[in-house]
Amino acid sequence: MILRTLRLRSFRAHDETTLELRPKVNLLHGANGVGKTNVLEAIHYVCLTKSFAASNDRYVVRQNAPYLEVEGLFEGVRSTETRVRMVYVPSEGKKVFVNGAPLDRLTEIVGMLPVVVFSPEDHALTAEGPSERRRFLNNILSQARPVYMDDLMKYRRARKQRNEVLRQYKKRPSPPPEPLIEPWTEKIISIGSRVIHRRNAFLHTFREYLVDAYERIDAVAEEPTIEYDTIGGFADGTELEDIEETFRAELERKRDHEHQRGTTLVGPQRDELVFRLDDLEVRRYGSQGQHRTFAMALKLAQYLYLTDRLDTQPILLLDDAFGKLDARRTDVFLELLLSDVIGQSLITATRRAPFAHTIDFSRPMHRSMHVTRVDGAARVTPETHSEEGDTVNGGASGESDEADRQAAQSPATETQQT
Ligand SMILES: Nc1ncnc2c1ncn2[C@@H]1O[C@H](COP(=O)(O)OP(=O)(O)OP(=O)(O)O)[C@@H](O)[C@H]1O
Repeated sequence: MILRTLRLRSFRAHDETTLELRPKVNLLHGANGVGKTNVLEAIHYVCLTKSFAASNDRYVVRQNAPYLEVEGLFEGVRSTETRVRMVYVPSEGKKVFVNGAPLDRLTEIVGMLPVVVFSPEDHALTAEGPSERRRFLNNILSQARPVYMDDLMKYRRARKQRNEVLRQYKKRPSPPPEPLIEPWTEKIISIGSRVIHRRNAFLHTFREYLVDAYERIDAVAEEPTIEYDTIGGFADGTELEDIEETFRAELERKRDHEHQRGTTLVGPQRDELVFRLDDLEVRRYGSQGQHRTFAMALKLAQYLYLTDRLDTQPILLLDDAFGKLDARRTDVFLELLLSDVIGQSLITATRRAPFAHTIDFSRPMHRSMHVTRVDGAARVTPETHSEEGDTVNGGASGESDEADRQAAQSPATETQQT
C-alpha cells in the first residue's frame, strides 16, 4: 500500500500542507520542533483514527482553529485509488469519509490502511509497565482482525459496568447480589476468554516472526521469546472452553477480594508479556543495547506479520528512530528500508546527511523534504536533485545544508531530539 498524497489542515504546527510522497523512502528533515513528527502523526490519524502521541484529540487541532482535517490518497488498498478524509471538530467528534462516503463506525477503517510506527518511545515496550505491552498487542491484533477490536471494546464496556456494581457494594457487608452482578460476570467471561484465546493463538505465530526479525537486526542473536502471562498460564492451542472454565474459577476464587477492592481483578486487562533473550528477562536484566534491539525486533516483527496477514505492506513511520542507533544497526536498518522487505517509509530526522550517504534521493522512488517554519506555520519543501545527486532547489537546499552544518557543530542537537 502506498500513500501518494497527504493533505493536512490546521493540524498542530501545520496550517495547510500538501505532500506528494514516493513509494519507498521519504525523508522529512529539519530543526527540532518545526513539525516533522506532526506529519507522521497525521498519517497515523487517517489510518487508525488516532494519534500515536497525544491522548487528547483537542491538543492536535491547531491553536485557535475550529477543526482539523487530514486527507490521504492511497494506492493498492482496493483495486482503485482510495481517498480517505478525516475531520475532527472538538464539539462534534471525528468523522471518516472513504471516497466521499461517511463511515458509520470509525473503527471500520482500522486494518484497511495498516501502519507501523518506530519511535523513541518504543523503549517503554521492554522497559516499562505491562500496559505498554498490552497496547502493542492490541495494536497488532486490531489491525490484523477487526473482530478482535470489537471484542476488546465490548469487554471494556462490560467490565466498566461490572466495576460500577462492585464499587457500589464495596463498603457494604456482603458482596453484590447475584442478579445484579451475574449478567456482567457472564459477559466478561465469554468476551474476555475470546480476547485471551486470540492473544494466545496470535503469540504462538508471532514468536516465529520475532525470531526472524531479531536475526535480521542482530546476527549474533540470542533466541528471543515471549511468554504470555495470563490467568491460568495457558499452553499453545488451549481451547476457548478451557479458558472460560479457568476464568470462571478464578473469579470465584477472588470473589471476596473483589468485594473488598470494589473492582474486577481477573481478566485480560491484567495480562502481561514477558520478553526473554535465551533465559534472561529483558525488562530486568537487559543491557541498553539489548532493550533497543528487542524493541526494534518487536516492531519489525509487527511489520512482517501484518504484511503476511493483510497481504499488503504497511506504511512504516520512523520518528527520529535513528537518533540512538549505533552505526551498524543504522546500516542494517537503512538496507532493510531499501530492500523488498519494507514498502513505503517516512523518516523524520534533524539532519539529511546521514541518509544521503546511503539513499539516492535523486531516484524517483525516494524523496527528501525539508521542514521549516514560515510565519509560525510548518512548511514542507520537497528537494529536487541534480544528476550528481546534489540538492538544487532554491532556499530549501541552502537552509537544509545550514541545518546539517549547525547540527554537526552542536552535539546537543543529537542528544536533545531523543
Ligand atoms: N495544537 C497545536 N497548534 C499549534 N502548534 C502546535 C500544536 N501542537 C503542537 N504544536 C507545535 O508543533 C511543534 C512540534 O512539532 P513536531 O513534534 O512535529 O516537531 P519535530 O519537527 O518532529 O521536532 P523534533 O525534531 O524536536 O522531534 C511544536 O513547535 C509545537 O509548538
